[in-house]
Amino acid sequence: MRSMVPDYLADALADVEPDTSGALADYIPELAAADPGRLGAAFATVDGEVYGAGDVDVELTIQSISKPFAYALALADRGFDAVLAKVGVEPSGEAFNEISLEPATGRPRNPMINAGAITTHALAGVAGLGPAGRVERVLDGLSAFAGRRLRVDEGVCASELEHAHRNLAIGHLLRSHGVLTEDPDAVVEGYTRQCSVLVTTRDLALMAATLANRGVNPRTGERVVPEPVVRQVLSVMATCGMYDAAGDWATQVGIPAKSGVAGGLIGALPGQIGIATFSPRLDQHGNSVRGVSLFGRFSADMGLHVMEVPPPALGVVRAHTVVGSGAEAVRVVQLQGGLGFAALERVVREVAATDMPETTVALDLSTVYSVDDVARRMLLEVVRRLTLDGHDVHLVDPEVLVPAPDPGDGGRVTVVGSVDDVLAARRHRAAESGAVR
Ligand SMILES: NC(=O)CC[C@H](N)C(=O)O
Repeated sequence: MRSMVPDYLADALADVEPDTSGALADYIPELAAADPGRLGAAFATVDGEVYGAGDVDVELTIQSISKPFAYALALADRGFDAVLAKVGVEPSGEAFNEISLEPATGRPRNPMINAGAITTHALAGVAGLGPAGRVERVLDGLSAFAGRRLRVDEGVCASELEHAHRNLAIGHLLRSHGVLTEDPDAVVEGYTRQCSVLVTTRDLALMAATLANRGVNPRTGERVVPEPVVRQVLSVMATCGMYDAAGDWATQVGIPAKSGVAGGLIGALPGQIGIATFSPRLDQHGNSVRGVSLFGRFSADMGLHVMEVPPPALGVVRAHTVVGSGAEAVRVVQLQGGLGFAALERVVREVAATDMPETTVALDLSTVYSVDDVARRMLLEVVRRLTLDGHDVHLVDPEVLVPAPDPGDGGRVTVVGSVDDVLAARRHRAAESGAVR
């Protein structure tokens, strides 16, 4: 069988292709010379599969799509406190190049607008790194997100620098407020180099997939930034990534996203997929017209809205049975799916409401695929309370989802590989004690 995913992508591109509305960014002369007809889309899964259709291997400059990644690097390099002291996380509801600073502190409102991104660039790398070292750090970091060595388009960079009056003004304003503490011209130049990094739509999808995959590049396996950093970055993308269109985007598309003026657009759906599109004509917000349409379609067709999640908790108790009879009877509670707080709450409620005359209880995880930290703690507390109630508790955990379980104070648990092991042990004990036969 041939996968339908590339066909789906090609169909989606064909649908939006006739839309030639919008205009190329013209404040950077090199971008005004781009081919406006380019169109591409790629999906990268969190296990590293990349699907693409259209111009997915054509290079474009990353522009503002570099902002969330540079923010991630700054957070990883300097820590949350140092970065938050200089750049806020409030949506500005304003255009990307708006001079949007908090009146009291002069702090840029968020890292997705230029004021915040210029400041963020200055926070990449260890403190005291010079302008060149910082650009190196950012280039290395962006490359790690993409999983291949990236380079700067010197032509686009020079073109933007010649017309960077507004960003330079923002830089000097930041310097006057003491948000920047060094030569603002050098910082703006570094930021402009960061924006001029060349990527393909395929690269962008993988960079987004690295965010979707909790900071680990799904192709290279490299952990690029720690998990808490990714959570912070995705939250800021969700609230501020689309500038003054962020609210419409959050409700209608619902995928943490970031756009760039060269026509790129990325979205990262946590745990699922990285998406990228490329089409250079922009709407009045500076977002790619056909990219926005494609994302709307992807979200609707595939249920990719972050607020749309599968109902994990309802089916968590797959079966609740008593196997065997008399002294050999074993109560088996078989769980399934991915276990988090809501799932465990259902398990706790069901176990608490059940009368259990059987001494032996087996909690069967053989059809569970993940147990998060709170679920693990709640599960162990179930074990402890059952022990205190006089039960002999077994954890059926063939995949070792709960390594070295320690139910704590008064709790005891026997880990086995299958329910059959529990039954065999029970029979053995029943025979030994002479209770049966
Ligand atoms: N929205 C964007 O992509 C803007 C990036 C561009 N380099 C700028 O700073 O103006």
